[in-house]
Amino acid sequence: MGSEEKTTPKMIRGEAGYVLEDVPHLIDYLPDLPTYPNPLQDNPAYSVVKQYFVDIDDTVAQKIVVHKSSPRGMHFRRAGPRQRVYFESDEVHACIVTCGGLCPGLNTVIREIVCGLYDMYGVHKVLGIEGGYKGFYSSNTTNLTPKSVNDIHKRGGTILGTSRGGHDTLKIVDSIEDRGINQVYIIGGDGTQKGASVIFEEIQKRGLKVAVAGIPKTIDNDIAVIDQSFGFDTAVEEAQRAINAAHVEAESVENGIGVVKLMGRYSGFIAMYATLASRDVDCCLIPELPFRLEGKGELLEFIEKRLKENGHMVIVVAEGAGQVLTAESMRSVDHQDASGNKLLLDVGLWLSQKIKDHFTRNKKMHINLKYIDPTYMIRAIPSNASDNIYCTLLAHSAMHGAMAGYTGFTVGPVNGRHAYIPFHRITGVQNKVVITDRMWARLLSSTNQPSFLSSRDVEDAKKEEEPPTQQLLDGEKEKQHQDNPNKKAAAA
Ligand SMILES: Nc1ncnc2c1ncn2[C@@H]1O[C@H](COP(=O)(O)OP(=O)(O)OP(=O)(O)O)[C@@H](O)[C@H]1O
Ligand SMILES: O=P(O)(O)OC[C@H]1O[C@](O)(CO)[C@@H](O)[C@@H]1O
Ligand SMILES: [Mg+2]
Repeated sequence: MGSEEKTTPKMIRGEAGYVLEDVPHLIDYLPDLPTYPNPLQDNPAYSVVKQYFVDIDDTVAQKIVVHKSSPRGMHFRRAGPRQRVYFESDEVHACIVTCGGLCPGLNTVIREIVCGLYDMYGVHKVLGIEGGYKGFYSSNTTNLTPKSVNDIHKRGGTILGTSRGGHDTLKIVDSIEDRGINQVYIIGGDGTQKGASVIFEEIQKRGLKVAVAGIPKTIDNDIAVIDQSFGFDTAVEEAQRAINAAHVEAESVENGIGVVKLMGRYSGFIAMYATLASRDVDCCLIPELPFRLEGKGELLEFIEKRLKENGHMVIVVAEGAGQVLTAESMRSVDHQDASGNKLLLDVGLWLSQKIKDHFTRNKKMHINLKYIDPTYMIRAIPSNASDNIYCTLLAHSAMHGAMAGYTGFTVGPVNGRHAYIPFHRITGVQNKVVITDRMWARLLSSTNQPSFLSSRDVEDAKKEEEPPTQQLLDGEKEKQHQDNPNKKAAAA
């Protein structure tokens, strides 16, 4: 691994409690770099746009629900094209890499970086690194041109390939240096962004004029600070097909139960949104929700009750739900993948078996259970229309930031406005569904399932929450925010 040194956060304070958490810039360690006029000013498509360039002082507020007396709070630098850039077009040698699991929209982001660099900035050298991080030092590379990427947004997956594990910082930065790469676009989840952060630290340590831009990706929608991750909308939409199938199967037979397992290793956003969108779901189980099988008011009793009332039911379960229960009954060993992520036990199969055992044992009613596991089908598809547009904006924001000399940043919408966010803000915490929040309450009222929470569970969950309207001011309090981030579901 590379340098352990961490760049100190760039905090800029203003009036009335205004704080800007800025991202690094190449001139922080290469102060004499020359600048050039942005070639976009001569681009026929953009030159007519009034105020196309972002004002140097534009920032985006992290919190937009405020009180009269609230301090202005934390802000991020607004993404977008700047009047002056730090690279000449023919000087740029960019590369793109995709890491971690698949997600709808990966190819769109690749396409839009390539086409954007070509069309807007006149950059003609863009290299695709194949097979994730380890591709920097052990795989082939491919030259990317607008022609070679023209149709790729219509395909699922990533044309570059991806992988878990294999992040060797020194070898990666050696490869960047040897190839003369000076803009690195890294698309991936929390693990990938941690990797991007150490690559940036090493590049800075070596004093290289190389901009590192992260584009956050995760199907689970568990990346902090940003409004939503790309591909999530597509995944929720695709999940409807599985839920519909489960519903049709369940309502066509006597005491039919449809169980659908959806992705969500540590957070249940896909399951929660797919459930809310469908309205056919009777029960949604997510990693954040402690539930038990046996006992008064617990899951098996609820299933029995719902079957008696309706004659059928649909259960959506996120893959990370009930892992404690599953591990107990399967006496599991703790396995990890190449990136160090916990490998989960199949909660869908386990739950289906437990339900069948319960009804066989009790001989109260004969049930008909169908288990549907569309896990990979919801992420191995092309992105839908709204994700395609979103991916375009992410790619453009990353490209404008790198051209403007910003580095060590990731991009994403914060309250609807795209911003440059320091890596540590999204790698330090993972977003989770807050089960004492209004969004989960909406789900409970839609499914009419029990909360499965004891008063102790409610107290514990509330303790983890930040007071809803409190605006945090100084560094200490901001740290507290990172430990207890205000969850995105609450925003609605
Ligand atoms: N702490 C870390 N430091 C450096 N590299 C890391 C770190 N964590 C993960 N990586 C690297 O990032 C890459 C992707 O990580 P991982 O497999 O965890 O997926 P991810 O980016 O979190 O995406 P997702 O979990 O959404 O599929 C891997 O190559 C892994 O080696
Ligand atoms: O089988 P793979 O490729 O490791 O990916 C599975 C994991 O990737 C994710 O989609 C994202 O982290 C998880 O929800 C899921 O557990
Ligand atoms: Mg991850």
